[in-house]
Amino acid sequence: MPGLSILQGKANSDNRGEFSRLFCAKEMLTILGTNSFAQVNRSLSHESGVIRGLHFQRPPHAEIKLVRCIRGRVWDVAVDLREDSPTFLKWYAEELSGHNHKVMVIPEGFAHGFQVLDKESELIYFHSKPYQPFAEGGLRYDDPALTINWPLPARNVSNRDLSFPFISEGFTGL
Ligand SMILES: Cc1cn([C@H]2C[C@H](O)[C@@H](COP(=O)(O)OP(=O)(O)O[C@H]3O[C@@H](C)C(=O)[C@@H](O)[C@H]3O)O2)c(=O)[nH]c1=O
Repeated sequence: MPGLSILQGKANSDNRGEFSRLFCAKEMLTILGTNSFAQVNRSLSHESGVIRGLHFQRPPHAEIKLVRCIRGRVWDVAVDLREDSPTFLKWYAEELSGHNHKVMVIPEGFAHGFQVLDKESELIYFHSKPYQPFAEGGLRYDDPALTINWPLPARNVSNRDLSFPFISEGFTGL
């Protein structure tokens, strides 16, 4: 999908453990054309099957998100909500884990969510814009217009995530 990418991080390991780079301003400028990030957030989920999402911020607060799993495993999903995109309403998923060091780079105009595959999974997100509760929006994880093939039965979806509307006919994206 245009603008969506997976970066392959790497860990230097020896008999003490591992060292890995989470962010490099110079690399980000080359890859994304920006290295300006407003927030770094952490998320911990206790149970496998938990789904969080699908979340986005409306313009002008739309944000780029870099998502990395630092412990456990998640199935990370990005949904293209850019009306003029050839992949409008299509989704892409990738397994991110504390071992594979992959980073999902999600451009503006996408919704994001994930399902936890291993208990006690932890994510780190880099956000290009600050959190703006009034600009938040979401889609249902089980929206029939998206038919996302979540790997596990859904567990412990938040009330907020269950309150998002299903996509209606004439939905024009973000
Ligand atoms: C997203 C966010 C939430 N909060 C607050 C709001 C709320 O009281 C509490 C928990 O937020 P939530 O229930 O929205 O947490 P969660 O459902 O984990 O939300 C996250 O889901 C994934 C899929 C994403 O893509 C993230 O950007 C984020 O939206 O934290 C912040 O203070 N800053 C933030 O950046």
